[in-house]
Amino acid sequence: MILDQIAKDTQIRVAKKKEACPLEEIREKALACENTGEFPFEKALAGKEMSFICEVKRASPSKGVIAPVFPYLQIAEEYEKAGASAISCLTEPKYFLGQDRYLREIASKVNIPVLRKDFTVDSYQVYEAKVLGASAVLLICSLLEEETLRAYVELAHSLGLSALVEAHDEGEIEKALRAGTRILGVNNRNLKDFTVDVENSLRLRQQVPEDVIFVAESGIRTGEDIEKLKKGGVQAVLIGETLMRSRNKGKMLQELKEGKR
Ligand SMILES: O=P(O)(O)OC[C@@H](O)[C@@H](O)c1c[nH]c2ccccc12
Repeated sequence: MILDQIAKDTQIRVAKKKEACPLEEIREKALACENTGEFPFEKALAGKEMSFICEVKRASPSKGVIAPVFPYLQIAEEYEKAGASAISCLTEPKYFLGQDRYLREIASKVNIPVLRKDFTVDSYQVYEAKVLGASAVLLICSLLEEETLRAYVELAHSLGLSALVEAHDEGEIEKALRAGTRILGVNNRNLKDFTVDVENSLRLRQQVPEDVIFVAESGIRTGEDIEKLKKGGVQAVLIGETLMRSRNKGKMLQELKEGKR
């Protein structure tokens, strides 16, 4: 299964990073970073009718190269200008062609919070996200034992980072809630076979209490999708491909917001 393979490769990537900068060192760096205790990512998503998390993504295992030309900083600024609540930046290098420096540069350029989109399998990556300037980390339920998930959620919170915990079915939602997540994402894409079904997040919405921010992820293409999700009580959407394939990303985001697409 692709997810297992990505997780294995990620472990190797992290092991290499530890050789260059050991865990103790990255931890110290992370603790030295500013921590206002304000959770800007969570704040940016809360209290709106619908929040938009816009993704900077060059490629994916299911779609191959999505953006052959990839002016990531410009894209991030365009998202910000068009009213994105937050940015999601892929840092996984092998399957998504992401880079840590994309995140570092974007986070220092824009004034909206940035989510580090990676396959977290080691606490090292949570510290690293902080050092790179992220405001949030992605934690994928199916990659982590419940105790580990809880520990990473707590670690993230202790550093002033939010955790977007990604679940795909009822069991994973229960696990995420038990782990103390404040932001729960339901991925409409099944990472086991890449099928996409927007109804997945609508179906699972009822299982999540009101005080947990609910994010619908993947496969969102039209204003109609967004209307449907809004009506279903979804507070935020995470959109990648639809924006990345669009020539005028700002305009596309505007139109999605206005339901014109
Ligand atoms: O490009 P899309 O279909 O709009 O999807 C964006 C985002 O949800 C997707 O990239 C994603 C959701 N969960 C992930 C986990 C890892 C990597 C990527 C993802």
